[in-house]
Amino acid sequence: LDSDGPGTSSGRRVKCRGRRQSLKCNPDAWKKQCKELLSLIYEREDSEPFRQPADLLSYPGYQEQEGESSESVVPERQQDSSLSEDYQDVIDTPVDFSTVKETLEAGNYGSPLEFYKDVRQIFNNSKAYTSNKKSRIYSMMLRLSALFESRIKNIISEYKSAIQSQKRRRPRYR
Ligand SMILES: Cc1ccc(C(=O)N2CCN(C(=O)NCc3cccnc3)CC2)o1
Repeated sequence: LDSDGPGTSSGRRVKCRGRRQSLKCNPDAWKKQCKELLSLIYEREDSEPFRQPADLLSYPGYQEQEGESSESVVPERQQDSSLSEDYQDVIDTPVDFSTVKETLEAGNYGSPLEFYKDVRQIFNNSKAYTSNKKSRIYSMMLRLSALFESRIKNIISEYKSAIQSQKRRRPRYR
């Protein structure tokens, strides 16, 4: 595995005798776990801005101006509502949870590390785009990122120990 995701296995030996179906030994268990994590993310209101690509829609009410302005709020980076020119200038690799969901359901992630990389991109884009660390959408991202990190680290460490035990169990015949 090239990139070392969070929670690298503590090197403890995992007993992988007998059936591979048990969670600890099954190197494919991560797919279901990531689908469950994605459902949890979709349940959170904090994920709403990140469920579809940032486009021309000006997202209502995510911008907290200094004082609550009476007229409709516009993104702090844009005077007009056209977000996407600015957004596409600033963000090289736009990604949102609908893309991640599609990729996962199509079976196009080879490991939870690839899934991790795409989801991290969503959060890093938000960090790169925000010009105000107090903006509502940025604080939504921070909460969502904390939830994601707390759940993904076990998925990745279980995956890594399942892979390790798989390697140990099959001696290579040279
Ligand atoms: C001010 C600021 C700081 C950080 C961000 C940010 O991360 N995004 C820009 C705005 N985003 C979208 O337009 N999402 C699509 C959308 C469209 C209509 C309704 N909901 C969502 C999400 C990504 O925005």
